[in-house]
Amino acid sequence: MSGGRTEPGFASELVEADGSSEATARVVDPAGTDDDRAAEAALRPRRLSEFPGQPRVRDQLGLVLEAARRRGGTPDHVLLSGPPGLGKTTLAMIVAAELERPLRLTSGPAIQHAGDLAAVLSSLDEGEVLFLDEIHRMSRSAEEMLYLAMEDFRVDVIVGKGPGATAIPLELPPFTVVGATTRAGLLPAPLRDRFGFTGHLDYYDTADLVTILHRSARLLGVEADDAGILEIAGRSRGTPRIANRLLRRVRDWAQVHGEGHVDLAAAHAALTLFDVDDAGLDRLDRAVLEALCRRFGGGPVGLSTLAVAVGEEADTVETVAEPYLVREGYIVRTPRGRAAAPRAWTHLGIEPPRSAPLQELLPLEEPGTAADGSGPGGASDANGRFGS
Ligand SMILES: Nc1ncnc2c1ncn2[C@@H]1O[C@H](COP(=O)(O)OP(=O)(O)OP(=O)(O)O)[C@@H](O)[C@H]1O
Repeated sequence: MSGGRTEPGFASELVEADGSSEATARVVDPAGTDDDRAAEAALRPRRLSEFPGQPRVRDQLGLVLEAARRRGGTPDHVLLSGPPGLGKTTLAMIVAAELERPLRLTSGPAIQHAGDLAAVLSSLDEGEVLFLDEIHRMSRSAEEMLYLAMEDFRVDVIVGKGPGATAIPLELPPFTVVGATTRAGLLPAPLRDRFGFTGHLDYYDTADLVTILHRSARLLGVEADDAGILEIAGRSRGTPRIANRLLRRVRDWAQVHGEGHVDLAAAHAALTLFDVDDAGLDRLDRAVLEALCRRFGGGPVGLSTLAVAVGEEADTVETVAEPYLVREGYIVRTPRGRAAAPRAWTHLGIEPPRSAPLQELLPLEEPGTAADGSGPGGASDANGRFGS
């Protein structure tokens, strides 16, 4: 998925789970590319008061930070979970800005040995905010060191090897960890328990995306009207990163073919050019639905058969297209394969066959376990509710 992270302080590349080129090329990929990172830096809200959406997390986090500020101490450690592109990194930066403390950024994949973490921890200054992105991807030995450091502000540095090895305790100044994860379920309970505040980020509604897009257009110096912005918001899959990326493509179109204004016509033309339909589905999403409904009569059909039908790897279909299609109730995963839900037929504008025996099928998994880490509520609408 994403390539190297260009933000200062990232010690290593973040590697996408699927690694497919199709995924990297998608304009609706929720994961960030290098291009996004460069453009996003300028669009990030800097303070909580500028952060639209996620009102619950924003208000709760605001309280935790304000209380710590008044006490003159460090706040509890903060865990932010949720799918990619919803603002976890942005909020981590905001935490440091609100506390007026420096921010240190690193990520789970960069911390493969306890020694890597010890090096980071022992160089922290008092009150510093340590952002650990993809915290679920840290090694077990580093996790264990982190528990102790978060709870007691201490690390045990092991000197020597074998039976003669000794642990020398090293006191650390108080600091705040902000952990981010797309897969909160993968975090071991002892690590999760060390976070005094946990915020789960949900997909944004259209009104919040409209606010975000108006702000981004202003920062990009692009004139944008309400209808154009609304059109982009509606196709952004609830994800600010995708919204900002689509805005940049519409801006490009408007600069080349129009007067430079982001309006309804420009949004429509640009997003058609980039194959994003009015529900935010792209070519791969639609190919999966077409194959499922037209070739396999709505399914159920096995993942690998479906993947062959759309000319993709099974892994790409499963990790790139499926999470959103399941979350939005287009398809259902069942023990016998993938099946089309009523929304798939409606979206394609075709009648489901009367014989589709889908009512008997049970969903394969509980809602919220999709590969994008989408939270509860997504797939549940699709579960078992088939057309009769
Ligand atoms: N609430 C928001 N308001 C305005 N812009 C936002 C908001 N949330 C996210 N963004 C924009 O989306 C981009 C992606 O956000 P961010 O990098 O914080 O997501 P993330 O959840 O950390 O993603 P990942 O899991 O891939 O690291 C940011 O650059 C920012 O411009």
